Amino acid sequence: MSLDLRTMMLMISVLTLLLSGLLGMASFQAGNIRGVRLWAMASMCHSLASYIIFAQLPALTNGWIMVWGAVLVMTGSGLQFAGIRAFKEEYIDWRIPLSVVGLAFVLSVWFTFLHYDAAARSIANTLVFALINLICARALLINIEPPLRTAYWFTGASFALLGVASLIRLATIFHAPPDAFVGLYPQVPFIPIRFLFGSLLLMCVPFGFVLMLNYRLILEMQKIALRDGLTGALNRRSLEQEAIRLQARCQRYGDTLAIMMIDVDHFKAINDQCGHQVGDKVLRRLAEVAQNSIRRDDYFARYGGEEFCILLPSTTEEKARVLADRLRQAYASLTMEFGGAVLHSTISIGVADSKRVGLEFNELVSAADKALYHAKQEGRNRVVTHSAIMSSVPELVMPLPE
Ligand SMILES: Nc1nc2c(ncn2[C@@H]2O[C@H](COP(=O)(O)OP(=O)(O)OP(=O)(O)O)[C@@H](O)[C@H]2O)c(=O)[nH]1
Repeated sequence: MSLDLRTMMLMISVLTLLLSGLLGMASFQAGNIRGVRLWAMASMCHSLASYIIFAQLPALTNGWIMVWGAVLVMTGSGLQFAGIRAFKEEYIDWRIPLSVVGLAFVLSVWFTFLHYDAAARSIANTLVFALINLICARALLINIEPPLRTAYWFTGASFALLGVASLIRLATIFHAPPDAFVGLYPQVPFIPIRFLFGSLLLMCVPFGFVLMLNYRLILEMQKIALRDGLTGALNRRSLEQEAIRLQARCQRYGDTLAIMMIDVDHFKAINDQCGHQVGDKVLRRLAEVAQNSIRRDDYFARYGGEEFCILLPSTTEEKARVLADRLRQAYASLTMEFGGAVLHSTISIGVADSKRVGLEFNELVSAADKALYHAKQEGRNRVVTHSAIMSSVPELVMPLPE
């Protein structure tokens, strides 16, 4: 197999240009996902750099081409770094891309025009390139979002390998004989397979970005399907699915499942007096307080209207009552300000567990709902357990028809 360097350079240039277009178009549909446009610009820079090198390979006589080629490569890699930080919604430290580009420019000008040394220039630029790729790998491989793990690992590993490959190239240039550097370009022997491997790694990075974007979009769609748009809590459908799973788990391990039904007191009055938008904000605040009061393995859902539900695995009614009362107090102590007006609101909570009513989800909801009804009847802003109402109120026995 014969691999021609110029053909490969041209293919890289065309492919990165296509990827730049792909990412650019994807950025219009990316909604609030950040960083995609930066990656599109990065691919554009790498494409231009590859084209410049391709066009100049037969006889590189203009030193400035060398300088701008290096600057474009580093600008592309710097933009990739900024894109990663933006995608992860982290602070973009622009000093890193700017330093990398500045270093490439100064070193290339210095070793090309002021103190000519092709070997030193190649070593310096390769070192900077290795560095920025390793920085990108680090930015991807720390604080990984678990659902995007595979895409992050793929892209991060591509960056890391690109960094290592650059260090290997650096060692090759470093150990090359002095007469290997004639003219503007190092005449170190061209090893096609190594170049092909490096080019593939270079391509893997934008492919990794496309994968990351794809995973994130799927995640957003799942979120829309499974969660309530107003409060971010699980919607009723996903709560019912989780309940089936929990029921099986609790049955297998003989665990107790507790449930809380939460309802905002006099919510209609809030809506009527302050408007529906304020009502929506009140629901969001309640959701925030509830999310912050539960464990990671509890399930918080909007059951409907202004009614919420929390499923608590491995929890008895008594423990759930203590938690519910803490939540009730935390919510009641909130001072909500909307357009200069101060609003205090309260919630009532009904609690039940599977020890008394069984693991069937509908039975649990119905028991907690009965307790919630009693909490409302007793004056609101309180927690009532299902066992308390069963011990104090005799069951209504409807006479069967003759
Ligand atoms: N703003 C807003 N209001 C909602 C939403 N969903 C349901 N509601 C309103 O919630 C109110 C519920 O009122 P009711 O069921 O009478 O209950 P309440 O006024 O809270 O009275 P108690 O529960 O007995 O304390 C209704 O006015 C619904 O229109 C929503 O997503 N946003």
